Amino acid sequence: MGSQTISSPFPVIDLNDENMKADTEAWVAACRVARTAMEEHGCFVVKFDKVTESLCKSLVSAMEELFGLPMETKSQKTSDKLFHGYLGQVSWIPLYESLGIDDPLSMSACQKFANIMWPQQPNNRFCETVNEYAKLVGEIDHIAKRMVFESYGVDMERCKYMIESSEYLLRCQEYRPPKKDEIEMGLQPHTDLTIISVVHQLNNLNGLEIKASDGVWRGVDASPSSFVVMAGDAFKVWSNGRIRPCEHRVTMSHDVKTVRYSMGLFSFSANTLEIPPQLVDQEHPLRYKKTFHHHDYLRFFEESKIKDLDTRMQAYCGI
Ligand SMILES: O=C(O)CCC(=O)C(=O)O
Ligand SMILES: [Fe+2]
Repeated sequence: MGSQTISSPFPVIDLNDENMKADTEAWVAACRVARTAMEEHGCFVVKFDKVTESLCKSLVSAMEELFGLPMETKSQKTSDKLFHGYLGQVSWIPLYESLGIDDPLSMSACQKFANIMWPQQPNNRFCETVNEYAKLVGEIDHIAKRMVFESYGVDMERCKYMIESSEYLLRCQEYRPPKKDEIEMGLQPHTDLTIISVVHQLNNLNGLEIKASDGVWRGVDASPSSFVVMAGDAFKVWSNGRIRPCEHRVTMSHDVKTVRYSMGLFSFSANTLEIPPQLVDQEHPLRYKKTFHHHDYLRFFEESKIKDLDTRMQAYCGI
């Protein structure tokens, strides 16, 4: 990736702040920051110390063990849902490899995944580490949704319903450093197909870049306690077009000599998405039909191959 990136922080919300409790001034202010950041950039950063450095270390070891498995084993993780299985050895993104763990907030689902990777004997340590991590990152997902709902004045019953009917996927990603004659692109520019994605640059290596509202690509600094909350395509539909899905990419600089790991907790809606009535008014007439089925949208994405986001949304469910 030749283009220059300028490092500049996106809004940061400190979830460790003692005052960050529902209905406090700090909470209301943070909800506003979360919503406006989603509308402007499609993302914000949260600080969240509950994921400790020691848990990160255990997870890095778990990822080394996972990606160190033979390709034949990793490719056993298949899925009929787009991007939920093994992805690797792709000619146009040679540095990238990923594996998706379905329903990682449930221990038995983590075990199901581990049994595919280690069929000979249960890998309890892997399951415990991944499950503990996913449950904590799930808290970030829930808080982020609550903040956005609250700032729009959408009732919490709807938020509860969205959270309860969300399906989660933990995507584990490994990027190897580029060879001298290889391009630095780790992952091409894209928006996620999710409601929201919570992305963590796990082993402290930068690489994630986000196109800010001014059109400039900006890096996001990695730290064990920093998570990037990104809006996906479905959040744009839910918000009746107000939220801007986050356009991002990964660049692996030639200066980097080690493998980079990142984790993404992706949420999808198991039910048809409903645009809340509070988000439809004269200024914002209804933009999408009540026909957004998430898995159907993934299939549509795969089959239609429409790259441009607005064209895709319009073709899928636009009015
Ligand atoms: O590796 C990263 O930081 C981001 C990964 C990503 O964008 C994705 O999995 O959709
Ligand atoms: Fe992404």
